[in-house]
Amino acid sequence: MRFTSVLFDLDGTLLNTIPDLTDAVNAMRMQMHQRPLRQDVVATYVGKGSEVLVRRALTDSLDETIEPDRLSQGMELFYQYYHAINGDKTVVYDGVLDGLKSFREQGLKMAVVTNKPGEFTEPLLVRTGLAGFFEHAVSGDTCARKKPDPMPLEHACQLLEAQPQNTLVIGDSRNDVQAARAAGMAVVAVPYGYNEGQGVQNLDADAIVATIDEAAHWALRQ
Ligand SMILES: O=C(O)COP(=O)(O)O
Ligand SMILES: [Mg+2]
Repeated sequence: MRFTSVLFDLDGTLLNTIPDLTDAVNAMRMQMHQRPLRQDVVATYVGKGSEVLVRRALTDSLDETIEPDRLSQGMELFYQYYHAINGDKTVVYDGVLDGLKSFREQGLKMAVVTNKPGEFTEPLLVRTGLAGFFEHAVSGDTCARKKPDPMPLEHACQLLEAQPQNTLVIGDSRNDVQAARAAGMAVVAVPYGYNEGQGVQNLDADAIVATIDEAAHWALRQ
C-alpha cells in the first residue's frame, strides 16, 4: 500500500456534531433576541471554524459581514454554551470505529486535522472514545491558517514524520479536498457530512467512500 499515514477531518467525517453545534448556536441566538435555527441550516454554516460559524449563524446566511461588537458578544456566548454541552448529543458515525481499527491494524499513523478550535477538539475526542487512535490533533487555531489552506495538513504530516505523497486525507467538505490537493496529498470524501450545503460529487476527490471502513478498504487497494 502506498500510504503510511492518514489525516482525518472531525466534524461531519468522524463525528456528527450538528446537534450540539445547533444547540450552542441557538442558545447564543436566543440570548441575542434571535429565533432558533434548524439543524439542517446550521449544518450549511459549519466548515470554516467557529468564528465563521458564529458570523453565519448571527446573519443566518453565508454572508459573514457583522459589526465587531456583535461578533464578540456572539463569540463569547457561543464558546460558553458550546463548552457546556460539547459532546452531549454528538454521535460517532457508523463505520468509524471499524475503519479506525482497520487503519491501525494496517500500521498507519493517524492524526485529526479539524477547523474546530483546540479547546473543543481535545475534550470531544476523549469523550467520544476516539482520542487513543490518534498521535496528534491539529485544530483550527493550531496553525496560522485553517483548511482550505494546506498549512494544517502539512503540519500534521510533519508531526507524524510522513511524506505528503504517502498521506491520505479523509474529509467531508471542499475545505478538506482543496487543502489536500494544495498539499499534494491523496483525498477521499464521505457523502454524509456537511459541505456548506453542497453535494460532494463535484469535489476533486480521488474517491467518494460511504464510510470510514470503506475508506480503509480503498486505501489498501492503492
Ligand atoms: O469547525 C468547523 O467549522 C468544521 O470542523 P472540521 O474541519 O472538523 O469539519
Ligand atoms: Mg468536516
